[in-house]
Amino acid sequence: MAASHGASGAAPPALEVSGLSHAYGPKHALHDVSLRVMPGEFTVLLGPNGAGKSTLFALVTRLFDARQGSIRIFGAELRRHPGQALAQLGVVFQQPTLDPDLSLRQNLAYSAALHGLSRAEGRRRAEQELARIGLLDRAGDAVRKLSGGQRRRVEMARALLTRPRLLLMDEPTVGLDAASRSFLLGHVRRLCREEGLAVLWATHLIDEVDENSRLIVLQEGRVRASGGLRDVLAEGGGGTLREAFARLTDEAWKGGA
Ligand SMILES: Nc1ncnc2c1ncn2[C@@H]1O[C@H](COP(=O)(O)OP(=O)(O)OP(=O)(O)O)[C@@H](O)[C@H]1O
Repeated sequence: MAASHGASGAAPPALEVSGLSHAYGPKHALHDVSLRVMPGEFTVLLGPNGAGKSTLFALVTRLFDARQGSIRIFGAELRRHPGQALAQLGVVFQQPTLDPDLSLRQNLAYSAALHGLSRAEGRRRAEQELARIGLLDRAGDAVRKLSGGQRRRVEMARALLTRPRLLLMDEPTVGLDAASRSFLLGHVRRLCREEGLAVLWATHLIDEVDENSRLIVLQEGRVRASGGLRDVLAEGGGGTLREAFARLTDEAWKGGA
């Protein structure tokens, strides 16, 4: 059996990472990281620059092979069943990857074809996703004519073409204005709530956490706290999230804890 449903028979986590470590030569980027994202959950992976967020994403997308630890996507172990695991995954990378000279429709059609969708199905899904992000009327425009926020929305539409059940978003709001950030966050949270999408949203921005978010605080490649907002506040010694986060990511405080 490729997918494990656990002894209880309950649905498996969308993402389950256990004991994951990774080093770039002598530089340890992740140390024994374990975390879970359940279906329908919006989970914020909160960490400062260099915490290891992009490294974690590179391992989950199999850009790098995980030598220590395991990664399961809806129960499918990534190393043993990569096709089954990755078929459920969508990704929005930190660096923009749309072709600015192609139209929105062409960018999406290209991606749909690469994923083996028929031309008609690719077109149907592209229109559906563009409508959901309010950009169907711009489908024929070259991407270079769009604002940064609109381009991010198109990347998200492209990631959803294959109907993933788990979406990874790596610092998707960097460089966006407040209105664009809020649109993107609202859209993603709605997909979690209404369609059961599981999202792991990497950021260093505390104000992207709301009271319903699940949180994983990563610092220097280690999980410092995880759970609901209350759990993380408690683990961080109380006060505001900003105060708790500052303590959780402060070596001296953690060392004395
Ligand atoms: N190719 C690499 N070679 C050597 N060290 C690397 C490499 N990529 C990342 N690192 C180091 O690994 C650690 C984790 O980096 P990573 O990019 O995963 O963090 P991040 O949380 O995504 O940071 P950022 O928000 O700056 O992208 C950092 O100390 C970084 O300098």
